[in-house]
This record gives sequence, structure tokens and C-alpha cells, in this order.
Amino acid sequence: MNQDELKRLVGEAARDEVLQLPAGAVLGVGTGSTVNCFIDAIAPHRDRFAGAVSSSNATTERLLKHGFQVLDPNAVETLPVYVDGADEIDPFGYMIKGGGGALTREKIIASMAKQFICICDSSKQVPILGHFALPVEIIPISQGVVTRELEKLGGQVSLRHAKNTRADLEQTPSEPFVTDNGAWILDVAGLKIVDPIALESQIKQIAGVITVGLFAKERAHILLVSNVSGVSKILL
Ligand SMILES: O=C[C@H](O)[C@H](O)[C@H](O)COP(=O)(O)O
Repeated sequence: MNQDELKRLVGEAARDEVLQLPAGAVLGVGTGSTVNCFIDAIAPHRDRFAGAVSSSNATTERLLKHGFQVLDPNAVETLPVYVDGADEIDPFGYMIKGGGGALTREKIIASMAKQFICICDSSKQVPILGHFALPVEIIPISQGVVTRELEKLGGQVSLRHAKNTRADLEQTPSEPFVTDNGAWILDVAGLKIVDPIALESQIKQIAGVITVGLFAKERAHILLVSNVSGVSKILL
């Protein structure tokens, strides 16, 4: 089974999970290739839901294409669930997210939800976070100062470029990658994140930082994880 098939499997498992919600629920929907499989899997059931709150322009586009009603987050008070992928998840449900650049809106929508359902294949499970470079969304003029602060924490910092996403790390950098919020992303490699709660709050306090892709406060409560033997549901 290849990784795409594992993503499809876990997307379908998440569909089965949200179909247990009472009819008329509003869904919180994350971003990324795994979430795309979830969106495709729930598309035939869209009429059971009052709509969805989206975490990125890409997700909004896909939801609309499938005929979902996409609601303004300001018009919604709470969400029963938020479904999203992760770049890394540890045994406590703490995650690194933002490989696709959607971390800020993802964190906002996750904070509105009663339950975070993380969907991924087992390659994303790690004992300690930090092998995947930690994304930090910043105000562009703060690049220099934030870089220096992050280096003091022991990280090797690089500005993400438009073609320098997870899928093609080797390509020659071009223009800076610009997020849906018009901001930039610093990727911080070489951190061994033993205390995600402390590091999340420490990085958040650096002037110029919009969001750090460490999801400790907005951790996952349920993990649906696929491997060659199928999908497991883990309560965190
Ligand atoms: O910004 C992107 C998100 O945090 C994604 O949820 C994360 O990068 C995982 O994406 P994928 O399912 O494509 O591996």
C-alpha cells in the first residue's frame, strides 16, 4: 500500500467518524493532502452538514467545488470537531503543523473546536517532535530579528521559498512563500522539542511571530492513523 492509499484510508475513517455527529453539524476542516482525502470522502454526505469552516484558501476551494457551504468563522461560535492532518504527532497528541503553510488559520479553527481529530499515516508518528522543521509564520519585516531569536533556541532557520515546500525541498529557492495571510514562513530545523507547551509559548512571545506551528494547546484529542494493516483510533 502506498502513502496515497494510506491517506485515502484514513480520510474515509474520518468520514465515518464525523457521520456519527448529529445531522446539521458544522465541520471544522484542516488543510493538506490527507484532509483532501477526507473532503472527497464526505462530499457525497454534504447535505447532512450545515456547512464547514475552512482553514485555508485551498480547502475552501475544494469544499466549494464539492458543493459544501463554507461559513465565515466569525459567524460560528463553536465546532463539534476539527479534522486535520499533521507533519508530526507525538504520543500526547502534540503536533508540528504548517508544512503546507496553513498553520495560523488551522490553529484558529482548531481553537474553536471541542475535539481535534488528527488524521495521518503512521510515518507522522514520532516519540519526540522536531525531526520535521518547525514552521513559524512571521510578519515579513521581522525576518532578521525573529531568525536571531530562533537561532538562540538552537535552531537552524531558513526562510521558506515559494517552491521550497515539503514535496520539493531540493528545488532552487525563488520568491519567499507567501501565506494566505500575506505573511512569510521560517522553517526551524534541528530542534529536539522535549517540552512542546513551553516552546510554543516561548516562540509565540517573539515580536513579529504570528503563529508557531507547534500545536500544544490546540493538541489532538483523537488520532486516526493508518498503516498497512488498516486504521487505528487512538484516544489521546
Ligand atoms: O499547513 C499544512 C498543514 O498543517 C497540514 O495539515 C500538514 O502539513 C499535513 O499535510 P499532509 O496531510 O499533506 O501531509
